[in-house]
Amino acid sequence: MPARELASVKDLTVKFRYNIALDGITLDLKGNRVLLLGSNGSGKTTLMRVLSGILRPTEGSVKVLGLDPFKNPSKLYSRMLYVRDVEDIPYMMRVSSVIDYLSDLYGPEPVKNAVETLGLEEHAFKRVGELSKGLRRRVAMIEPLASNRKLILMDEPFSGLDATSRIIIAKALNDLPKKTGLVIASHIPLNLGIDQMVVLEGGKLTYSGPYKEEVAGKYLAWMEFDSKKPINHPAD
Ligand SMILES: Nc1ncnc2c1ncn2[C@@H]1O[C@H](COP(=O)(O)OP(=O)(O)OP(=O)(O)O)[C@@H](O)[C@H]1O
Repeated sequence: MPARELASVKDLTVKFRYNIALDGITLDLKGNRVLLLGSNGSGKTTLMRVLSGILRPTEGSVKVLGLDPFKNPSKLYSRMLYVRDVEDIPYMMRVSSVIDYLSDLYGPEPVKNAVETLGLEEHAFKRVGELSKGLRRRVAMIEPLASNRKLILMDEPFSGLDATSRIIIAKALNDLPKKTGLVIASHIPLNLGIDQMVVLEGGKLTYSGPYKEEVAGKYLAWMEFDSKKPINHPAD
């Protein structure tokens, strides 16, 4: 069976005043799990923002789940969720209120399951602002886990998290039903059964294909840091 298409962009360019964030990218995102890899400033978030219809490209066309995000935003938003790299939940809200609100939207059962998967039961009565960054990120993960959307775009789900929170979130993402398409932008090349790996560097597409250890390895070079060896940048 051919891999299903999650999104496609053609000749996509995004220019800001002083720089080009994406430079003429043509790309199909296919399969159930797509990893978008790249160094700081390579254009990952810009691509996510274009795919989610937040940022209009300077040039080029975009289709997400077969829809133009700038012409059909409401139809797309009922099928797709964009989880940004910062948590949007108001700090004064209690976790229990977030759970109530999401239960109202998606039903109590999937929300309860997500809360359990994320290990949040014991934190329900705390306010979001009292939580550590890792716990806040876990609260932000309730909606993507419970929402049963066709596509989830997730920007840097692991950044700034300790090993426990990373493992809990990686496991939760890994357990999402395969019918939920997942595009993860990350500096960390975690292989969650990745169907397609896309690498951006300097706003250009440098790789698109199956998960490749040798490409991923460049982004893990910091783990082999040796003060006596020269530092290699993944873009080199
Ligand atoms: N609103 C903006 N105004 C001006 N330049 C921007 C804006 N947003 C992004 N850029 C620039 O576009 C380029 C790509 O940024 P982007 O945030 O997409 O990269 P990224 O791969 O997500 O980086 P990081 O991993 O650091 O989050 C960078 O040079 C950045 O400075």
